[in-house]
Amino acid sequence: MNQSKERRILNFVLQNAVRGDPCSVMETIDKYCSEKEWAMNVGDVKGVILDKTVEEINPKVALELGTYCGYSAVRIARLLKAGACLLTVEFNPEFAAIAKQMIEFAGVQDKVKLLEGPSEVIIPQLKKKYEVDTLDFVFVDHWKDRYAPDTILLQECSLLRKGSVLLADNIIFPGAPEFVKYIRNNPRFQCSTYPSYLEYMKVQDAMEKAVFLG
Ligand SMILES: Nc1ncnc2c1ncn2CCOCCNC(=O)c1cc(-c2ccc(F)cc2)cc(O)c1O
Ligand SMILES: [Mg+2]
Repeated sequence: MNQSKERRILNFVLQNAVRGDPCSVMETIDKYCSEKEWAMNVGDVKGVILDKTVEEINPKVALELGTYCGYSAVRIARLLKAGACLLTVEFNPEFAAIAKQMIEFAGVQDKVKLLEGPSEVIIPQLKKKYEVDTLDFVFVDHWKDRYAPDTILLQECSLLRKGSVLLADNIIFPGAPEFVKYIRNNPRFQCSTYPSYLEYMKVQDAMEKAVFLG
């Protein structure tokens, strides 16, 4: 049975990137996905918005919804200070297996915990099973129709505190209209939009930053 695209991306990294160097892994994925096969990594253009947000917050505990091949997990983890951690949630076992190898090759495995399962199952487990108190930062990049319900679920599970920051990918393309409607009309969130471009394409996209006001 022929290889998946995600397996081809991982192999290209294993053969061309520098082991233990997160920037080399990111650059190599971006090179493959812009020159050979498009894939739904946040990418190098929106990745700068992600970097700036993570550097501004300097989170101790970060959550990512939608790991895919691990590109944004590597991108976030490389910026985390000693003792900080990223919990990343992936639903698809094949993607999770690829991401695990990608994260290890990049050398950031000590800062990343990869949790396999649907977000609606994992989120309610974060406090008791994964010993999370509250989340400083959440990167939302999974099924677009899960953005709003999972933002509600994070609040119901008391995982957000005054100042917790959500950053949501793809609010223009593919779009997350119910999330945008929910979050921008919610007085408990201070929202700002970062216009950008869909990864590896000349297509408009944007990221939404939402600060929980408590
Ligand atoms: N733990 C969990 N719980 C629930 N669901 C989960 C989960 N973990 C994963 N999933 C499943 C969804 O994972 C991937 C979601 N991401 C996207 O779909 C995505 C799509 C495009 C895109 C596609 C086609 C185009 F033409 C143009 C753009 C671009 C992006 O930047 C995207 O992020
Ligand atoms: Mg995305």
